[in-house]
Amino acid sequence: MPEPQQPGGRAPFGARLAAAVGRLGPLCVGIDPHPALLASWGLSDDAEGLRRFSATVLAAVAGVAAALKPQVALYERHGSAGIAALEDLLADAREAGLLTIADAKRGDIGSTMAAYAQAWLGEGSPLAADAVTLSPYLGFESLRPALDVAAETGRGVFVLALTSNPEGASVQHVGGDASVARRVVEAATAENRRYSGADRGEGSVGLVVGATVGDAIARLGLDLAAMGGPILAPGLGAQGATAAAMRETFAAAYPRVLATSSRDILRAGPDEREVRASAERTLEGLRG
Ligand SMILES: O=c1ccn([C@@H]2O[C@H](COP(=O)(O)O)[C@@H](O)[C@H]2O)c(=O)[nH]1
Repeated sequence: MPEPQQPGGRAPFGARLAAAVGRLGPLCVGIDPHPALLASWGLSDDAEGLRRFSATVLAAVAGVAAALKPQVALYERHGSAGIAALEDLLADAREAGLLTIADAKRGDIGSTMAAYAQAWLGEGSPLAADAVTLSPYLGFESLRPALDVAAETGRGVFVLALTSNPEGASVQHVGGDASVARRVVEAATAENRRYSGADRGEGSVGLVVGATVGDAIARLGLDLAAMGGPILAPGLGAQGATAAAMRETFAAAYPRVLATSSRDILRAGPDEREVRASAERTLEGLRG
């Protein structure tokens, strides 16, 4: 059955991501223009450096990565010129047919959340990506405006559930059988069930679960395989997770995982062919 089309003529994000992963494999390349990386690429730590860095990564990984994940903070640190560089990257990626996930980790009371939703997911917004990362710290339901705008526009969200940093455990693991992480997973599962495609794992409400979380998924009783949407897994490479360990960590949910790696791939630059080769090696490992 053909997927319903949303405004902008696009199919739902979950279906588009599943198709890209089916075609290319489960790799998302993070674009994190850290000052040290810009310097090692011989680029200036300014908006022009960001533009050249972003354009090189986009050209290098097109046809290898299923998605790109620009880290919004590293564009924001350059003010309005940095945001303009991000807008241009998002437009260029769209043109090149690459899915984008804006790693903005937004979350606020509902009335303010509506503005974030318009900015990152709204039709015609210059900052609209295919999906955005969200923080549920103000309560999962506070994210409702973003969930609704994403459903209306065929875009998606990735909600932080178990983050890759060690400090995350002090909040996310708390609560025993009803841990914070488990509540987030259950809320995302319920949300995906409201829309089509969840039985195939093609829901548009994804979760962020770090590749570094080890046995926490099993220990906290998280049923990620039945979640109905994609799992964005940062932590591969620079934060120590390996592709082999990820298979063990995610077990039955591994087919839902979109692994994301930034510094480990980006440090191969500035040569576009080297960045591409590094992304290809990472993808090969994920395919096993
Ligand atoms: O739990 C999380 C959520 C997001 N991130 C982001 O992913 C990249 C990771 O970069 P690497 O260079 O591959 O370590 C970065 O933008 C983080 O902000 C995360 O690491 N963990």
